[in-house]
Amino acid sequence: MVNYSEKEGKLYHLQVGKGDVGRYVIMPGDPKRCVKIAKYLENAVLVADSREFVTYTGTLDGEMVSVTSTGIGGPSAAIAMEELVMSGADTFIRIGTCGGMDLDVKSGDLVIANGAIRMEGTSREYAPIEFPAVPDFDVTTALAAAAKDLRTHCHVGVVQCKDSFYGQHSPKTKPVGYELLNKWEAWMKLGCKASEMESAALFVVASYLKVRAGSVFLVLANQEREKAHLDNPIVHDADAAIRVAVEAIRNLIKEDRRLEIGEI
Ligand SMILES: O=P(O)(O)O[C@H]1O[C@H](CO)[C@@H](O)[C@H]1O
Ligand SMILES: O=c1cc[nH]c(=O)[nH]1
Repeated sequence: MVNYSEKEGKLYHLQVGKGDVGRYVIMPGDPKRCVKIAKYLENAVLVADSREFVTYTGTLDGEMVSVTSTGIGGPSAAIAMEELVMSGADTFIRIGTCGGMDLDVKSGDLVIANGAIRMEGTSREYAPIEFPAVPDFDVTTALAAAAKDLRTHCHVGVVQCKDSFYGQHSPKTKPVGYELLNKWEAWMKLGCKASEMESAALFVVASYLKVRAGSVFLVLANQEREKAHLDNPIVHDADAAIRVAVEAIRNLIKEDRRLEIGEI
């Protein structure tokens, strides 16, 4: 494989290599969220800052843990996961923002994905559309347990992934609005919790690479609640979602150690 990187031992897009990242990686979309997450790690240092991919590595309970931003959308998220796996990572938690869909999903709530609708392009270049985008069971269980322990208001369910943010928010203005609206109506009838952009690609790439991935999101607002004239403030504070992801990684570290010594 051609590696376009100009630096020895570093992968082209992320500019990380073996030894730079931990087995466990938290992945926000927004690079500016990295430093907020890194504050929860011990001795976190900036390892690389390349394009939309910012990487910090520190420790949690003595285990190397990294934070890498993926940017917006499936293509860059898939690149991040592929290069992190090449660098030694095998467990991923995406921590993102989303728009609520089900009317019960309110601003400031958390959503944990137990499946993702593949209405995006990246995952189709990895697996036929019949293959489901599902997160790792242990990662999802660890996220749900952490959300409960931290007493957050959290929903577990299917999320919708797409490539066009404005296709979600102003479908009627798009030439293919008829299709976007019909599908959205179907996702609503099927009880879809929220809309975001990266999990379908990450889950399918994780299945292909045989690594573990899960997702937790902060609900910024809910356009369906807005339409129904229900209370719908906009919330930007992702701290609860970050704490859930960090606690879930801690639980996974504990379980993985028990597994290694044959205790479970
Ligand atoms: O807040 P992040 O993690 O970027 O996630 C969501 O926000 C972006 C769109 O505004 C998309 O990346 C979407 O998935
Ligand atoms: O409504 C939203 C909010 C965040 N991210 C999305 O993709 N949609």
